[in-house]
Amino acid sequence: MKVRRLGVLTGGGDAPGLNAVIRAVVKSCLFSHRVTPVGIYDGFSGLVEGKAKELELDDIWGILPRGGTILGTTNRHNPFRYPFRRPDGVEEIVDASQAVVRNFEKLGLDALVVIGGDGSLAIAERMHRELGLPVVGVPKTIDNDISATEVTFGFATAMEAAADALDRLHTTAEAHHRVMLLEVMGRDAGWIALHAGLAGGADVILIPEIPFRFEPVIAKFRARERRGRPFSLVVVAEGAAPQGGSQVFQAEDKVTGWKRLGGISYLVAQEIAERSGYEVRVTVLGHIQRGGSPVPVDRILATRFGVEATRLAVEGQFGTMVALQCGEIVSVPLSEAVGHLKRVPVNSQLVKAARAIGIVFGDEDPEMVEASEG
Ligand SMILES: Nc1ncnc2c1ncn2[C@@H]1O[C@H](COP(=O)(O)OP(=O)(O)O)[C@@H](O)[C@H]1O
Ligand SMILES: O=P(O)(O)OC[C@H]1O[C@](O)(COP(=O)(O)O)[C@@H](O)[C@@H]1O
Ligand SMILES: [Mg+2]
Repeated sequence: MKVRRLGVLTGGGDAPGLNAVIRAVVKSCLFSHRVTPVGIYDGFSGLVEGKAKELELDDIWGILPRGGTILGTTNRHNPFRYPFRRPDGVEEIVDASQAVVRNFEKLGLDALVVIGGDGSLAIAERMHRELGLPVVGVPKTIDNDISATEVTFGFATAMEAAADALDRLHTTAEAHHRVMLLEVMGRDAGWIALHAGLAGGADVILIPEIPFRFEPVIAKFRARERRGRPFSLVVVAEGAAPQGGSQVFQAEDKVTGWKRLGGISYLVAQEIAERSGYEVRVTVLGHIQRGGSPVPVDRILATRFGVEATRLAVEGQFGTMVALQCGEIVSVPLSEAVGHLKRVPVNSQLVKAARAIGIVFGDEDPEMVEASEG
């Protein structure tokens, strides 16, 4: 069947580069395939509620450097578990997947490009498998936690924001002889923390993949102080947790059960201050990591993903996702990409390189750390 109308939606948390994908989908539809692109608003909720618009070149002029997404997004709405407000005002969870099928037909869509993270792509995979919808996925997330692709767009921009924050914290930490904590995003993966920590010269990096203890962390501060550096920089991934302890959540959506991580660095700060007497300050970087203009590598990756996803859709290769492997854009089965999260391998070269230059992850022998700075 020839694809004449191609839907595109953005789901999950936004990531810098989403607009670059949308632009690439629209441009390649119009310039290369003579297909009509249709934008679906606010992620899957646009499909459930039928909120959509045909996209033209006028809609996408100038969006390449813009953060956010012109289509809107949500990280709450799963059509298979959809929050529905009854006339009496009570919210309940319903299966709205048949509404998706009806609107798909109503909008005359022949295929759909879903730009999303692990959550949205899992929904897309289910829509393909259970509802038979012709779907192609594009991986997005600042967290870089999607399997089957070496990197996602948005990650480089987030890393740059976090590294810049560390540079700024460095000077004030040094001036005041303080321990500065920077909490970064990433959910259950420590990619942003590890990369930003390396780029920004952190002394300690706490990631979810390596449960930490306070003793080696404080030993690092003391060792630095002895060498005339009475200040230290700590990057804390929002999903990090102490050995035997648990992750910290900021909020839980009562209806959908969705939980938002955040706040672990305040507990870490309190514990460090009490145990060591150091003056500690906390910065939670938050959505600054997700906002703003994508850096050039994210714009390029996003453009390549958009072009390739459109080609796959036009060729009828559904149930697939575009991915970056060895510098090339390839297609992989969606099911392969959504099976498990891509987390930092604890014995990776990157972790070893960090350890080799004295960065502490919190699982070291404190005596070795104390002795390490000479
Ligand atoms: N494994 C999963 N299977 C199905 N739905 C999921 C899964 N994980 C998350 N979701 C749902 O997908 C939506 C978006 O997920 P989220 O993780 O916030 O965004 P992203 O697409 O960026 O990963 C939310 O409605 C969430 O409830
Ligand atoms: O925007 P919210 O709802 O505060 O969500 C915050 C979460 O979204 C992210 O920024 C991005 O995650 P996703 O790419 O999976 O949507 C996480 O790093 C963070 O935990
Ligand atoms: Mg996700």
